Amino acid sequence: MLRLGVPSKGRLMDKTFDWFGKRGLTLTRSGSDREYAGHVEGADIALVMLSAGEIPRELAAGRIHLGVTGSDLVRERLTRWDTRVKALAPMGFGHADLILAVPKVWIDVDTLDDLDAACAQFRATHGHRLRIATKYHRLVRDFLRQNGVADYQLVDSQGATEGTVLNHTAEAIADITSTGETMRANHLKVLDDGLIHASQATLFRALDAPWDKAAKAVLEDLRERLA
Ligand SMILES: Nc1ncnc2c1ncn2[C@@H]1O[C@H](COP(=O)(O)OP(=O)(O)OP(=O)(O)O)[C@@H](O)[C@H]1O
Ligand SMILES: O=P(O)(O)OC[C@H]1O[C@H](OP(=O)(O)OP(=O)(O)O)[C@H](O)[C@@H]1O
Repeated sequence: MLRLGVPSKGRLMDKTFDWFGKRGLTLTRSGSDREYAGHVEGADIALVMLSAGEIPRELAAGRIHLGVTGSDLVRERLTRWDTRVKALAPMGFGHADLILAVPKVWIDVDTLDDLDAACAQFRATHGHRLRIATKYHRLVRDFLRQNGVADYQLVDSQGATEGTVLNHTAEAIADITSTGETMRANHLKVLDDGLIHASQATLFRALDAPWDKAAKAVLEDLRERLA
C-alpha cells in the first residue's frame, strides 16, 4: 500500500488536510486529537503522521512513498536531496524565507560583500571568527561558500535564534521569517542579498521507496488529481 507521510500537528497539518480535500482525498485523524493515527478516504493510501522535521529522513529511507514537508527541511536534512526525492507539487502554504540577518545598528553592512568585510574586520579586532547562529547548518554553509564568505563560524541554535545577538552568543543569524515581526523585535535586518531559500510546503516523492504496481497506480491517480 502507498504510504503518505503528513505533518502530525500544527500549522502544516490542517492546511495539508485541506489541500488534499480540495483534490478529492479526505484525510482524517482517527481517535482523539492527540492520537497520531489517521486514514485516507477515496484512495488506497496509508496515512503516516510524522513530525515535519522527520519526513525528509523517512522519504530518503523509502519508508514512506510520498511526504509533505517544508522544502527547507528537505534541503537541510538530506545530502544531495535531489537524488533521493522529487518534488511533485508546491502546495502554496507554509511559506517561510530562510534569510541571513545582522544587527540593524551595523549601518555599513547591507550585503554579503559587506558581511565578508565585516568578518575579516571582526576577526582582526576580536581574535575569533564572527558567529552566525542557525539550525540550518547545511543550507547556510553552502550559501556562504557559493557567495565567497568564509571567515565565520556557525553556532548551533535550535530555537529563539533571533535572541542570540541580544544575548551575545552570536553576531549574526540565519533563520526563517514569515511576517518579519521577530526580526524587527530583535533589532535585526535582513541582508539585501541574504535570501538563502524561499520555502513552502511541498509534496515529495521518494525515489527509493518500494514502488510496486499498486503504489504506482495510486500515484498515477494522484497525478491526475493534481493536474
Ligand atoms: N513562521 C514559521 N515559523 C516556523 N516554521 C515555519 C513558519 N512558517 C512556515 N514554517 C515551516 O514549517 C516547517 C516546520 O514546521 P514545524 O515547526 O511544525 O516542524 P518541526 O520542526 O517538525 O516541529 P516540531 O519540532 O515542533 O515537531 C518548516 O518547513 C518551516 O519552513
Ligand atoms: O517572521 P515571523 O512571523 O516573526 O516568524 C518567524 C519566527 O517563527 C519561527 O519560530 P517558531 O515559533 O517556530 O519557534 P522556534 O524559535 O522554536 O523556531 C522562526 O524560527 C522565527 O523565530
